[in-house]
Amino acid sequence: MKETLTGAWRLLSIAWRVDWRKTVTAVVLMMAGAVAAPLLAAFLGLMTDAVVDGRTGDAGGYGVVVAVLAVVTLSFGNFAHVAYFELAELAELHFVEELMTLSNGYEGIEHHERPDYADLVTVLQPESRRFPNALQALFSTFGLLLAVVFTAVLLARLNPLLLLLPLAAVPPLIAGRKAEAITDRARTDTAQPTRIALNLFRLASSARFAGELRVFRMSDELRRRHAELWETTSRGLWHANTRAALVRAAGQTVFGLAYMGAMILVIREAIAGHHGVGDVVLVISLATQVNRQVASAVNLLGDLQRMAGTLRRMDTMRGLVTTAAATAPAQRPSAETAPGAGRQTPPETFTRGIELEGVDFAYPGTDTPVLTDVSLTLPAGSTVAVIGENGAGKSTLVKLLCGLYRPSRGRVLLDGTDLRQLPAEQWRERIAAGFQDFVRYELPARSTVGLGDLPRIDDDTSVRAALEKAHATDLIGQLADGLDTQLGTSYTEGAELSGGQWQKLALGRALMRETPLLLVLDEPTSALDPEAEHHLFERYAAQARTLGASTGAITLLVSHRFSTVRMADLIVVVRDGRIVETGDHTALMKAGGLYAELFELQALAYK
Ligand SMILES: Nc1ncnc2c1ncn2[C@@H]1O[C@H](COP(=O)(O)OP(=O)(O)OP(=O)(O)O)[C@@H](O)[C@H]1O
Repeated sequence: MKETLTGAWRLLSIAWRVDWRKTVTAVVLMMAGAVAAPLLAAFLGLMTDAVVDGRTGDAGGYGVVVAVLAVVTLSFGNFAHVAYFELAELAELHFVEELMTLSNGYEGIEHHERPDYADLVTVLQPESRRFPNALQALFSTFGLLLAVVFTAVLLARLNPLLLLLPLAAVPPLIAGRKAEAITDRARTDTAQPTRIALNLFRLASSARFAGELRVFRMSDELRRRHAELWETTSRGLWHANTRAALVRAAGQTVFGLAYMGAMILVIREAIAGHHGVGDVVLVISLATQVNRQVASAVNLLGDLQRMAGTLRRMDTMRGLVTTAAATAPAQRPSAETAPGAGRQTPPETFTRGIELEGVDFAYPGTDTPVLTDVSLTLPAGSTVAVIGENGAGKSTLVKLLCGLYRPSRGRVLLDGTDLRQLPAEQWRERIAAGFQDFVRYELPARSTVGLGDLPRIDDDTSVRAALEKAHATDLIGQLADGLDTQLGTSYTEGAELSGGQWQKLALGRALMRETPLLLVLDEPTSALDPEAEHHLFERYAAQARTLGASTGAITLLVSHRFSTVRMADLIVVVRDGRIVETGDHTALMKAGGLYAELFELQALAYK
């Protein structure tokens, strides 16, 4: 109950913050509408007595009041709905924005690796649509409380024993709370299969994967797995809903018995001449209202409890993100760092470059080391290529350099300063990156590229220059409206691009920043043919050397193509999370190790 009350209070303060005037209007209208109902019963009783006694004038007057109260009962709720509908929309927006902020607000990405975090997002996302129900429940509860007090006073006036009727409303309330707890638990328990089923649905309904699904004839298999998961989820929810319905029915039976008792009591007293016909009408009318009040109290409590659960989950999610932020190695002082060392700013230029000292790394929630004892220097002004087999740890190394994760052990130094001591966002402003799993932003082509440097997002000249560097100027000519072309099939008129075209735009985006200190290109051209990649990188490396000579900027390239890799000043060979060779192409070929072996193999394949 405490959680529901706290949740109701928090919901009220959200509504108040969003728009206090509309909140007050909705509460007042709801309360007026709710109080009108027991008043209507009272005047109905008075009207009946006046009719029985032949007081025509009084009966007419009471009749008018009854009619007005009936209109108030029926219509005030609707006016209140108008007031809280907009409130609910704004509250929902507020909630969804907080969800998005929590997902992206913390500088690391460790929390995204946690299954409990993913489960919370699965449950919270659809729950955000329930704000209108929750606000309606909250405002109706105020009205209901007032109506219950009014009803109780009217009943007590006739016979104090009739007060047992509102009291009998308590068991259905308790049962309703228990029932909601049962279904709430089931929602958490079924979050994982729901999430997996939704992923399968996205897979099966996305144009992007349609071809592969057809070729591998996977549609039936996906459907089967989706159905299996859905069945598991539905079965879990069905069991919970059935149990909840039985618990609710048990509570309502108690009230039903009390209702019957009240009727018998009043009718017997009327027959004995202690009450008039008007009182019988009053009690029948009030008892029906109490019945309705109980039913709606159960529903309202359920809605409020559900919203309280949603707010609790939001707190848990906030806690997970905050804990991740507080306990991430990013925030912990490193053993090698002097205690109390202040945070610093990234260097303007590199003179030494980037050094990794004895770096180990395992992904959050796993014990498997992905990088082990990595010690490496990326000299200022150099072009560095990282090669290695699939899963060797190349992209992980890139993520560590971008500060997306921090080493489990060891240090990453930027011109001698520990990356931990730098505010991550300041370091990221000095990075430009093209990732292997780049995002397909469904925006106008100009913005899709311009995003790489937000202040210049719509600057045609900068966007065209970046595309020129990415060797992608021809692509804009192929789009119906050039840079104005809306991309993505979410839009009716949106253009769908090929994988290579999307990748060219992503590369252009990576090249938007003109003077990054670190440019990371993690297989940014895998969709291009080797020759095109070679020419592109050849041109790019020449520019990078000029930039590197003046600012010490480092270019880091991850590629499986040796024709490109051989151009780098330094080649780093990664195997099973360890650096096994470093040097330039000539030195590594002379050494006759893994690099030379892989180079020969690839050269043979092209002969
Ligand atoms: N988010 C993650 N959570 C847990 N393990 C991960 C995660 N991402 C990668 N790994 C694991 O880390 C190891 C290194 O992955 P990484 O992506 O760095 O390899 P890579 O050398 O870039 O491979 P590729 O050439 O295939 O892109 C792999 O064994 C992979 O399974």
